[in-house]
Amino acid sequence: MKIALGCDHGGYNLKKVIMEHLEKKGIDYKDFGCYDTSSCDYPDYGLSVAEAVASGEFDCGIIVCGTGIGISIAANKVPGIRAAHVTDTFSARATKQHNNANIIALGERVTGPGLAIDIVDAYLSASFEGGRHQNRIDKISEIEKKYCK
Ligand SMILES: O=C[C@H](O)[C@H](O)[C@H](O)COP(=O)(O)O
Repeated sequence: MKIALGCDHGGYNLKKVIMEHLEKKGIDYKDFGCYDTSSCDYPDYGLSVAEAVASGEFDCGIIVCGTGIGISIAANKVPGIRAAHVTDTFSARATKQHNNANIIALGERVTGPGLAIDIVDAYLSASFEGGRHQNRIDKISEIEKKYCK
């Protein structure tokens, strides 16, 4: 499994915690920045990770900003991306099982490091269930085709 990671300054410290956790678990990742806590713009990093995941080079992405909201909104503008902003383990698991989310977004100013790690583990260990959920994802793709030309 190969994961694309990104953040803005508001998510930099939580991204570091997540990277250390992935390293301990032996999970391969690439960090698309940012690389310190200097003020920067979350759409730049949401875009980099979303493009990396949409290209197929990465299995999924984890993005972090202050709330997790702005960077997920940006990532979701890239066709093929289903970025889920999550703040609890139930949603993290369910968004893989039901939505086949290919990115999760966390907020460093919202979610503490312990819960964030549990969220990452819940997401990474879940599997897409297909079936009725695939029909719904197909409908999301149809919306994308209608508006993303
Ligand atoms: O949704 C946006 C994110 O939470 C940003 O991390 C946040 O807006 C950055 O705010 P500031 O520039 O005040 O640190």
